[in-house]
Amino acid sequence: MTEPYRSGFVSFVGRPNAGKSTLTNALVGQKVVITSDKPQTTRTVVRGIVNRPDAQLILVDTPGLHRPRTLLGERLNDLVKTTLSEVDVVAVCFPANEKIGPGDRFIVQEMAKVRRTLKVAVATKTDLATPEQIAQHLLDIAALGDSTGTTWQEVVPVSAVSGSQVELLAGLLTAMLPEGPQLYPDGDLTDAPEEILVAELIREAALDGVRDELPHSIAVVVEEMGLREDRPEDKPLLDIHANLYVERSSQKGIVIGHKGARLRDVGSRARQQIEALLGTPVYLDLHVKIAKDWQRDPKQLRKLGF
Ligand SMILES: Nc1nc2c(ncn2[C@@H]2O[C@H](COP(=O)(O)OP(=O)(O)OP(=O)(O)O)[C@@H](O)[C@H]2O)c(=O)[nH]1
Repeated sequence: MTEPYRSGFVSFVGRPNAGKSTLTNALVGQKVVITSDKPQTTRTVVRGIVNRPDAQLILVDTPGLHRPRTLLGERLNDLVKTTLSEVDVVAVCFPANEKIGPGDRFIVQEMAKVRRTLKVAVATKTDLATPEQIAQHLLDIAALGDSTGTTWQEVVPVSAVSGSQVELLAGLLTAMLPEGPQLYPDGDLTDAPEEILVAELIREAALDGVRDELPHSIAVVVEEMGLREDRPEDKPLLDIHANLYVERSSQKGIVIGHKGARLRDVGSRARQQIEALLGTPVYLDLHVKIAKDWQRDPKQLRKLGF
């Protein structure tokens, strides 16, 4: 007898920088979610889709779960909790090169409130830890499960960077999904609007190399995106007009750089990433604007898509 086809939703959670986005990309096999060495850069719920002969896994990448600090933080946490109650499996990521801490405990406690959803523990970044560290890490994860009343269906060590155990994880997650039809057409890797992916790539380029106080203050909105008219068919050009919002004029200076050098560099790196994603040459028109204290202003948050 052949196995039934399965489909469903899996959400990766974990503290900032736990490796959720990188693992999503490794499972999907293509870059669909931005990654960054700065914590909490993922704001949009972007889904990666893993197409297998026996299943379709839809990965929902959630922002780092954390205690609310600003209005933005509260919205993120609402988003995270709603997401968790709607998925079939939640996979909690614990980086193997770092000790389990209060942040991890907070997340597992929050998750324990979402009873219906199956829970899996993933020890990420195993390429950065020794076998002894990994063994201890797995014991610590089991103990955290016990002390919070969480049943781990599986505890899986993986490295998204070396690829070790990524396939195994995909198989284990598949087995936990309900029987169901294919939910997205073949070849779809994500259902996020292209504008959102493009905005995230620009934000990623803008965050690269900036100091720690900036990341929360940057938002990117793609105002217009379309193929330029009057181009020969074999030489298309995609015009993208985007605004990069900061909160203060001092930040505007940082982003733009001396004589505009930094902004030019951000634009050119973002353009290359967008071209790689969409497969079309791109003309990127990028402007920096100030939206004063946008993180604390509900009206501005809505305008910026939160
Ligand atoms: N060596 C190694 N580095 C990894 C691995 N997975 C992720 N990283 C790195 O860890 C950092 C954080 O990874 P992300 O995937 O952005 O983490 P995240 O959990 O999505 O982060 P937030 O969006 O802040 O919640 C990046 O610099 C990654 O390159 C891994 O398996 N091995």
